[in-house]
Amino acid sequence: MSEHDHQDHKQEPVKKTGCSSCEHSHDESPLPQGALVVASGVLTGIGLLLNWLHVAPGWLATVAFAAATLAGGLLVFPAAWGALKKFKLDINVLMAVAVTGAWIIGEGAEAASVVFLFSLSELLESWASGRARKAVDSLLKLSPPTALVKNADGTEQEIPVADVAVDREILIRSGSRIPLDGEVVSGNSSVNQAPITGESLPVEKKAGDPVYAGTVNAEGSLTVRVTKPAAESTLARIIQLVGEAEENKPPTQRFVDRFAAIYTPAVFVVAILVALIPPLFFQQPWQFWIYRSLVLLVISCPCALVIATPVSIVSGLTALARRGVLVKGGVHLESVGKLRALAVDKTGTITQGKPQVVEIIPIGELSEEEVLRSSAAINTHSEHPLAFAIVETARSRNIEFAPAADYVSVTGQGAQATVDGHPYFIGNHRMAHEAGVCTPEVEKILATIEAKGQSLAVLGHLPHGECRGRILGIIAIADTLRPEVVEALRQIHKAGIQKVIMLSGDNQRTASAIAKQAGIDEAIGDLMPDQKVDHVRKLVSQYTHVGMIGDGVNDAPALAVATVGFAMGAIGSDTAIETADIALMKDDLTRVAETVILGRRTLGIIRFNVIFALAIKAVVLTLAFVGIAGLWLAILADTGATLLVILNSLRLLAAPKKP
Ligand SMILES: Nc1ncnc2c1ncn2[C@@H]1O[C@H](COP(=O)(O)OP(=O)(O)OP(=O)(O)O)[C@@H](O)[C@H]1O
Ligand SMILES: [Zn+2]
Repeated sequence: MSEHDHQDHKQEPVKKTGCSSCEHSHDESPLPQGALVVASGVLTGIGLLLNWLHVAPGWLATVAFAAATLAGGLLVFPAAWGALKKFKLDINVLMAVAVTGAWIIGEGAEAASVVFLFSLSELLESWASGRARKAVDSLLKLSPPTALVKNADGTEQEIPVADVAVDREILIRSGSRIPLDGEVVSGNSSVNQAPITGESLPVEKKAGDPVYAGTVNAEGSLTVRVTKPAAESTLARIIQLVGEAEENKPPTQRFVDRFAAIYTPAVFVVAILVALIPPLFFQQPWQFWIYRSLVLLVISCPCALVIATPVSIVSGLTALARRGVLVKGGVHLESVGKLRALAVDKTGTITQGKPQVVEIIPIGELSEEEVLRSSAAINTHSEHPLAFAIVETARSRNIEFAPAADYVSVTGQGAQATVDGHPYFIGNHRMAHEAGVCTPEVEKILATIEAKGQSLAVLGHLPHGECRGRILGIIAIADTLRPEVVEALRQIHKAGIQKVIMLSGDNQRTASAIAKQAGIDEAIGDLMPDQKVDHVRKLVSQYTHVGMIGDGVNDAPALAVATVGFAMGAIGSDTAIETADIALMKDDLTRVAETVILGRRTLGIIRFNVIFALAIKAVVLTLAFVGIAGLWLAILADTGATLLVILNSLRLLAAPKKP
């Protein structure tokens, strides 16, 4: 799928085309749908029994069938009328015509059966989608309606969450659910975040840690400062996105919609021709051909086909939401099932993103402390993870430094600034070259650091005036692999991803060394941020379906050009949830493998459902056409197919299987 397509899906407005058939408004009728279906079924049964036993006068059975038709018809006729008023021929119109016709030709038993079985299949469908939706609701509508707010005078007061202002302090008792997103002010406790992240182990919380609405506090009590209004909590965002996800239709659904839009009117035309042509032109009996025409109408209901996709998608989305994987649309679930290549970011995705200084190598007469002092002075201005590591180390060694002047960052390379009146740079190998100060001696040291998979920062004097500039020191910085990476990559490969490619701004040798440790097929280093985007584009043109995993913040553009963008650790970052197609609430790469597997299963189930529904329909239509199948058998086949399709889809609700 090209980038273009991808954007299309995102912006495509929700449209309901053609045979919105089986999804008409069930709630319009005053009686509950279930009761009507049961009544219709029982009455049909009574009628059939009376007919069979011959114990009562024949008209009694007819009354039973009429009552059954009425009960089921309360669900069908109003919906049919609604469609007709909008000049639409949907499945309800189809059924209404068929039932009326069946009565006209004196087939009360079959009219009653048709109504009953049709309303039953609709009931099954709304039950199935309701069930899947309820699973999401119960999962997400977790946060309590009120919060215990601390007043200035030390008293506590229970007020609705919607009325709690940001920055108020709330009290979380042990064993209670956290009502709002916030930051722990005091107290220690462990919190079960499974409702949002899907992680089974509780997470320890102390002062300064974030907590999320809907998660469950365990043994300790916490005082929490509210950081977001109730309507903007992470949970609220998830609920909103899951709601929108269902409207983001996958390609198979659009195929089915298009198909149904042509199919239903076509069936009407054929039915009319079948009823009219033989009697008018070939002196055939009217009753016989009208009956066949009705059979055709009834059995053409594409119920199973129409629900083939939505029930599977909802089930798949729900199963993943339970595991802390937020998929923002059926379209992404289907695409993830097609992924063939995966691009990954290095820092924070493959490594933990907490680099540590492991070695300081002075070049020349400076001491380690002096190298660290100047490096920290420049990097105290920087947000780069490597910069943090350097500043942190200087602090921990009690090295005093003043922030450098004239700081300029150089994208993808490092930074320059003035320390003690001299222009300095700190950055990668390329930066040393651009300053014209690299030496073979330095390169030898750099190569050994890189071979170990460590990142590096070169500190140097920039040439200025008389001074020719030179390298003053090298800092080696290591970031450990995430603990689950090797196993996760094994699973990702096993799930059918042919190639995993790491894209990194770090130098090629370091990137390759890390990729090798992690079990990644290929590493591309020395990339500027916009080159990462180009690379993802290239991969898309090569593999068509390409996923990209990143933190969702620094690599938002690369995530956007991938077929499916995954953001890791989205729980703490609204931007990540926003930019990704799939947000992994927990920082856990194995979730990616699970998502791919579930995407594949969903795709497989949808394909099976669609083909199965079409095949059954074709067989029954043929049988009816040659006169073998009557109304009865046809309707039974349709209900059976619908039921099978639903059950098949609901299998996805079970936890994703390990590869
Ligand atoms: N503030 C800095 N201090 C020291 N070195 C830096 C700094 N900024 C960048 N560098 C150097 O430039 C290289 C590339 O940086 P860049 O930010 O493009 O990639 P990265 O984010 O470190 O890696 P990745 O893309 O794999 O996450 C770093 O590996 C480092 O050697
Ligand atoms: Zn060099």
